[in-house]
Amino acid sequence: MMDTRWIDGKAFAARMRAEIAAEAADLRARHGLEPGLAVVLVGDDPASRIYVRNKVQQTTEAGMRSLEHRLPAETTEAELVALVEALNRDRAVHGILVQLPLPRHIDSARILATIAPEKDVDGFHVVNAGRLAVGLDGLVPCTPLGCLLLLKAFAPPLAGARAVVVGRSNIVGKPMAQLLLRESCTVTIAHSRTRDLPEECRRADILVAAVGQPELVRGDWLKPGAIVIDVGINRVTDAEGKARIVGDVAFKEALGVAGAITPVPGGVGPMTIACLLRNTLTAARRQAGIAG
Ligand SMILES: NC(=O)C1=CN([C@@H]2O[C@H](COP(=O)(O)OP(=O)(O)OC[C@H]3O[C@@H](n4cnc5c(N)ncnc54)[C@H](OP(=O)(O)O)[C@@H]3O)[C@@H](O)[C@H]2O)C=CC1
Ligand SMILES: Nc1nc(=O)c2c([nH]1)NC[C@@H]1CN(c3ccc(C(=O)N[C@@H](CCC(=O)O)C(=O)O)cc3)C=[N+]21
Repeated sequence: MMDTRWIDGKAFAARMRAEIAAEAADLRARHGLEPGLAVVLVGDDPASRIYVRNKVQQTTEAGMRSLEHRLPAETTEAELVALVEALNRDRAVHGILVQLPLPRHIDSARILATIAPEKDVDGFHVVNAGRLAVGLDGLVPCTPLGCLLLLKAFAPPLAGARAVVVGRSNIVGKPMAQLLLRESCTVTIAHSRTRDLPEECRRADILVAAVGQPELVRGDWLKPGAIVIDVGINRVTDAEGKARIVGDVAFKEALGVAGAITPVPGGVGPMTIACLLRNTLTAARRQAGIAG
């Protein structure tokens, strides 16, 4: 039986935030620059509210300015475009995050296209996606970046490893595959039309699950010793009727098979916010023309 390591994303993210706070303090002392992150929340989804609360608190703790815009669910697309354009012009705002999903009457592609690419700390703008694809410096999506940092710390060397990414969304799966390719992994992207998903997964030295299906990936889908990154955040109700969060991987089954695995919660989630702060600092430096 393999002794499976837990990849403690919560502790790793806390260390990252401490480094970011020190860099932010230095920027302020030497250049009088305070990075500003604007978060836009449309409507009143309770899960989104929790993320926004965490982001606001951790942004402030890192010594950056947090600006919140909470808009009613009835907000029109034109009003949201106007707000994003005002944030694009605001020199105190270095990063803009519009929480997804947006209400159905708003075209999220249009909103993402409105965000100035240099302020797009989510890395969702087509320009940033394109920059990642062709190997230019841009802003990289926070969740895949967080996964990559964990892999670099817990699974070196990445070059030559077989990586399987389950999920092909623009915000997680596709940019994750791009980052792994950049590290010279041999990358497979699986999705809902993949013919034999368990068999594809069994080939993976590195498995990233970003599906949104509670515990879809079973213990016997894993290659012994594989490094497993579980991106899924799924709310489920257990036998006693209590709500809890589980990932896309059956965690208990993976113990004893995987070489290392991220828990949910306490794995990828905290890394997403730490990378958002990192991207905000990077964006502020670039906008101010300060090398970092
Ligand atoms: N920890 C964090 O910081 C974050 C966590 N998340 C979580 O990660 C998960 C994925 O998010 P996101 O990428 O936005 O989700 P999407 O719903 O946008 O994409 C899900 C992907 O999984 C694929 N898929 C769905 N069902 C299956 C299946 N049965 N077998 C194989 N593939 C399947 C879909 O395939 P197809 O394209 O064919 O439909 C799609 O490509 C969610 O649980 C989300 O909550 C998301 C962002 C941040
Ligand atoms: N524009 C945009 N950018 C996003 O990055 C974005 C988004 N919209 N919409 C929603 C998803 C989801 N997401 C999470 C971020 C942090 C945790 C997180 O911190 N999770 C912790 C705490 C979980 C808990 O509080 O129980 C954990 O997993 O340990 C989770 C999920 C970002 N997303």
